[in-house]
Amino acid sequence: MLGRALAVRVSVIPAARLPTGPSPSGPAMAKQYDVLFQLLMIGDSGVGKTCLLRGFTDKEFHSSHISTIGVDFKMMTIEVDGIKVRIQIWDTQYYRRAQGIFLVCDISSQRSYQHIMKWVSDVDENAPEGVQKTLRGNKADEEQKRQVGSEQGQRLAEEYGMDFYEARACTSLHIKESFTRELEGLRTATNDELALAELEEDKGKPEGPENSSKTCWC
Ligand SMILES: Nc1nc2c(ncn2[C@@H]2O[C@H](COP(=O)(O)OP(=O)(O)OP(=O)(O)O)[C@@H](O)[C@H]2O)c(=O)[nH]1
Repeated sequence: MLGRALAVRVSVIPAARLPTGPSPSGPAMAKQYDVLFQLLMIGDSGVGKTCLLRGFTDKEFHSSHISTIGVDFKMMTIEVDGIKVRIQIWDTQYYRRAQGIFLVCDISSQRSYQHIMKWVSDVDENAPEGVQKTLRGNKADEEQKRQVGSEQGQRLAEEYGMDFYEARACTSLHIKESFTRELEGLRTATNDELALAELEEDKGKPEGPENSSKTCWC
């Protein structure tokens, strides 16, 4: 089964302007953002997208499978390189606004690797032209079950103009390093788009999460 896409909106907020309590709702929230990232994490069901995000944000590996199909929105604020980063996970409706896309496969599943090509064509069809893509081979700890060689991943990534990393969601340090590097790359590569996104954010989106009561991270 093909999986879903996690759209990750990352807003970098200066510490001094961060709200101290739970996120306020309403239009005032928009003014607290300096820059805005909208990232998308896509790949087959079960490749570990949720765990990758949680490992990054919670520093904790969740070993139970929690299918997030149907969950509209999740949010977490973390610190990356001294910067407070707000991560909002959206569903596919924000595909077209993505500034960076993580395509995730499971190195113990040849099938999930083959589906990357399908995901790439979805990206080409729906995402903004020239969006930065990264291929991530997850579950790198499952060496004994490996079905996708590192060179294979590298080759595919090169073919589609992507960077390639192997990762394992169960090692939060590794994930944090990897995400930090990628976020930094995206921040540099999309500077102009970030400014644009900030403007868009300022215009306000009534259906956005700041106006939603669903602000849990579960
Ligand atoms: N060994 C190992 N297992 C992992 C890793 N990452 C995730 N898993 C396991 O893989 C299963 C699926 O992980 P999820 O993060 O829920 O996968 P997902 O891609 O978000 O799946 P959907 O919500 O169905 O799209 C869970 O049982 C996780 O514990 C990893 O790096 N190594």
